[in-house]
Amino acid sequence: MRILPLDIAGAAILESDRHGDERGGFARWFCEHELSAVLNGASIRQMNHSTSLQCGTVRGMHFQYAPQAEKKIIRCLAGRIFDVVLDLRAGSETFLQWRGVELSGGDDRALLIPEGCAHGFQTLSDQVQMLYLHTAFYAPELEAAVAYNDPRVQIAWPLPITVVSDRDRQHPYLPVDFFGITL
Ligand SMILES: Cc1cn([C@H]2C[C@H](O)[C@@H](COP(=O)(O)OP(=O)(O)O[C@H]3O[C@H](C)C(=O)[C@H](O)[C@H]3O)O2)c(=O)[nH]c1=O
Repeated sequence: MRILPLDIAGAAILESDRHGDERGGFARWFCEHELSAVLNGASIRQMNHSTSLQCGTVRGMHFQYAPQAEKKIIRCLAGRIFDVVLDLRAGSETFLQWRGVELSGGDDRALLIPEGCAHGFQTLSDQVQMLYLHTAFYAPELEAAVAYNDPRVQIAWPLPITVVSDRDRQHPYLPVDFFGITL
């Protein structure tokens, strides 16, 4: 696996080689040893799957507070998405900056989201399927989110937004005195 760091500390694109033969193909999508440099001892605790039916759907921007702050490895299984990592870490050089990466089913690429960063995506096609690996257990009491349209962040979603959950519509904007989260 190749680790291609983004300029948000701890965020990276993870690329796998696919071995092809007359039957089809094979690729390793996760290896605790090969990813040890970015996992820093964290283990995968949960794996989730989502489906999004309509192009233009936005999910996010979600994160969990410590002590259940989590790394996520985000992979698109079907369709295409614009995947976004948003730095919420107090004192970070890229505080409140976001980066977007296009992922698609079969591209053998994933986005690594570090602790202290929020994650979200917009679907660029219908019928998107996503796979999420989490290094912490789901903790609703420590779950939080930044509004996908927060004016302090100004994420440039590529397409007109079509579908957002009621919950994601109701996240408050960041207060002016929000200086970041600590891990
Ligand atoms: C994460 C999680 C959620 N849930 C429940 C909570 C809701 O009732 C329902 C859907 O959850 P949510 O609306 O948070 O799902 P998404 O908006 O697709 O969030 C997902 O996509 C965004 C972009 C992310 O980054 C999240 O980590 C990921 O969970 O499943 C569970 O029961 N267990 C879980 O581990």
